[in-house]
Amino acid sequence: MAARILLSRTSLKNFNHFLHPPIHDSSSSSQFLRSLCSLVSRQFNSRHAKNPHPGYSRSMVSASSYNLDENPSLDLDTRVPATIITGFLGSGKTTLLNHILTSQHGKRIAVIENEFGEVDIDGSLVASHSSSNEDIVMVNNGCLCCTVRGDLVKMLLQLVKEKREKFDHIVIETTGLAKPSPVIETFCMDELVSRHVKLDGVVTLVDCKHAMQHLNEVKPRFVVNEAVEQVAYADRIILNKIDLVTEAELETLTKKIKHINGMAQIKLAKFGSVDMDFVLGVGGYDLERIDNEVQVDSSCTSSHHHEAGHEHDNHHHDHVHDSTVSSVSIVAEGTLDLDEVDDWLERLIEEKGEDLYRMKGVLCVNGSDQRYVFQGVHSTLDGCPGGTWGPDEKRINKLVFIGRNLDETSLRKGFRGCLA
Ligand SMILES: Nc1nc2c(ncn2[C@@H]2O[C@H](COP(=O)(O)OP(=O)(O)OP(=O)(O)O)[C@@H](O)[C@H]2O)c(=O)[nH]1
Repeated sequence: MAARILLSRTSLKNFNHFLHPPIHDSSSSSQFLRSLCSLVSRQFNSRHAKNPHPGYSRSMVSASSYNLDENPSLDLDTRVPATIITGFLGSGKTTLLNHILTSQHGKRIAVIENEFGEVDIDGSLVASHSSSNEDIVMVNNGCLCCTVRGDLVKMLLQLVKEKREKFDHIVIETTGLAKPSPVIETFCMDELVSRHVKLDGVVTLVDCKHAMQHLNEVKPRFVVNEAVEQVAYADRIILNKIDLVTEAELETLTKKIKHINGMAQIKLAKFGSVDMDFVLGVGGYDLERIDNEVQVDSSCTSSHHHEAGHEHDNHHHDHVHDSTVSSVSIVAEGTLDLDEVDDWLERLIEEKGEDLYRMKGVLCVNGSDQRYVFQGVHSTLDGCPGGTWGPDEKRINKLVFIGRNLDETSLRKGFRGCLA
């Protein structure tokens, strides 16, 4: 098994769009952040703090070993964005990667790949499609899936230290049998990595022909169904190989996917052919963009009337087997009490952090004209004040939880308990 770093060149682009606009402080926002700070596994990232980058608690490799700047610019977010491509064996990950490397998106891409087997098949596929082979660099390293944290941390830091001027974006292709969570957690948990690289999004390829079989596969107790996990963690899902299925099959699969992940945007594709802005620059972990990201599929909404304090259940449970990994969406008008939200999320994370894969929310809280946005992975939570509510805008709270064995009734009850 090998992991490689490839650098492929397209044109140069600056990093202006990675700027973090300053967010105005207010007493209520400070209170919100302080209170959230107190709860989330002590790994909370406050945009109000001096350092705009996540202040996570663990670091696997010391800064000195990579000779990296300990204090990058405090105002500009110059971190390089990273996209994780995941998906089951043969779902089309390398095909998508080739599409990314040969498309005109103006970004220079560094690729970290790993795979099984001695033969470097995927590498040669990527290389043969790359526009500038002379810029491809290979670095042999350990197996990404087995020792993912340590090796990935080393590779990312090495890449940033030695090649930072040569790329604008990192794409990590995981092996089809890998759980994506250790890769994702590397970005959340490692302080040095999170200082230099930011997770942009998780893109999951789904092989429409074979996905149902993999998603429905019953695993022994405590054994993870990788196919389900790969869908659950996605910010973007590409239903690939649509040329091989009927419309009816596609519809059933789409329902199944939405049941697992009601948060991710979905696109249908042949040979991974999607617009580049669907996969690059996703901002899946950017609080500034969560308002747009937390969209609840109206086709799955039981009612479209928004009444004060009444939330809609968007738990997608029709016509699908219970895979134990699912999503629950709550859409409700009403103003929330900050202290209650604080207590609720604290309890939730303490009791259910292991099972909570992803969560995102846009909240209307008392005493503030600003939205409050949060996003989290397991027990890591990140939150800050967002945009201001319009004068005539309905203040609707939107929350999405994706996880294992989610207790929908309890989540809804917990939410209701936060209403002011
Ligand atoms: N018919 C059809 N074939 C596709 C499509 N997308 C990819 N393929 C083919 O499916 C096969 C597997 O694609 P890859 O891109 O290698 O898939 P992968 O996920 O990287 O595979 P592993 O690295 O083995 O996990 C290749 O032969 C592709 O040409 C599609 O949309 N339709």
